[in-house]
Amino acid sequence: MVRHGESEWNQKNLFCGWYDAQLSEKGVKEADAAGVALAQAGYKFDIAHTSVLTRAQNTLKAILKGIKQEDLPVHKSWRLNERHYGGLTGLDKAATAAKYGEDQVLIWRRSFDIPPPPMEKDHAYYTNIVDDPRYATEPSKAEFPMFESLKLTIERTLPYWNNVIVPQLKEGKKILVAAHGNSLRGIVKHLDNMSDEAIMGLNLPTGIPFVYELDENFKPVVSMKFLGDEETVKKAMEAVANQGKAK
Ligand SMILES: O=C(O)[C@H](O)COP(=O)(O)O
Repeated sequence: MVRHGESEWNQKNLFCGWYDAQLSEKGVKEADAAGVALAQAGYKFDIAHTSVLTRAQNTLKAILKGIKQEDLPVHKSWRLNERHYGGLTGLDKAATAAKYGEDQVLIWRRSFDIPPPPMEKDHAYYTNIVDDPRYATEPSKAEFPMFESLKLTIERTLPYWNNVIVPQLKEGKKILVAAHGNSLRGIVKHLDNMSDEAIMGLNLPTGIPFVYELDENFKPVVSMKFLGDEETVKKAMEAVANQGKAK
């Protein structure tokens, strides 16, 4: 699995969610480096999965180029999208912490089931997201989120894991998933059976692949093994956590 490389909105420290931000220059380099890391470690895959957002798809493309598997079948689903950041979409994370307090921003970013405020119809990015043709067929109007907690994100991501990815794993396929900080936190919570409290402390870095090896019951025998040196990974995780601090 891999979280997309840094996006232009990560770089500007804006809540992004379902806004279709592009990879930043640094993000493109991170995606290329992820491909190199996977190639050097000798990984080959049978099927890849990604979201319908460009930053994850372009990260995947760079990786497939790096591992010389550009023809790999790729499945794209909104179910792997970033969590929908509701009314926070487009706001500066540090400015939001200065306005509402770092504790409140931590609750919005990392609590398990307290969602951000909803995206109202007059929100600057409402039309941009709701009327985006990529959502013409799904999700349905009833399913279309206006905000998501991690719990709600898991409720739409896990059916994809269970109904699409697990059957492929059962056939012995090797799977690559290029997605987002919070859709991947949902999958990790499920695989590692992490408590609602424990998952609050997990901040996934951009563009550093991590490996799971699962037994026949889909329980991890190898868990979240990052293809990067420990210190770099730790620093990258801290940097993500610190995005919610007031400057
Ligand atoms: O959607 C976003 O803003 C980020 O990609 C993930 O944000 P978070 O680390 O603040 O949850």
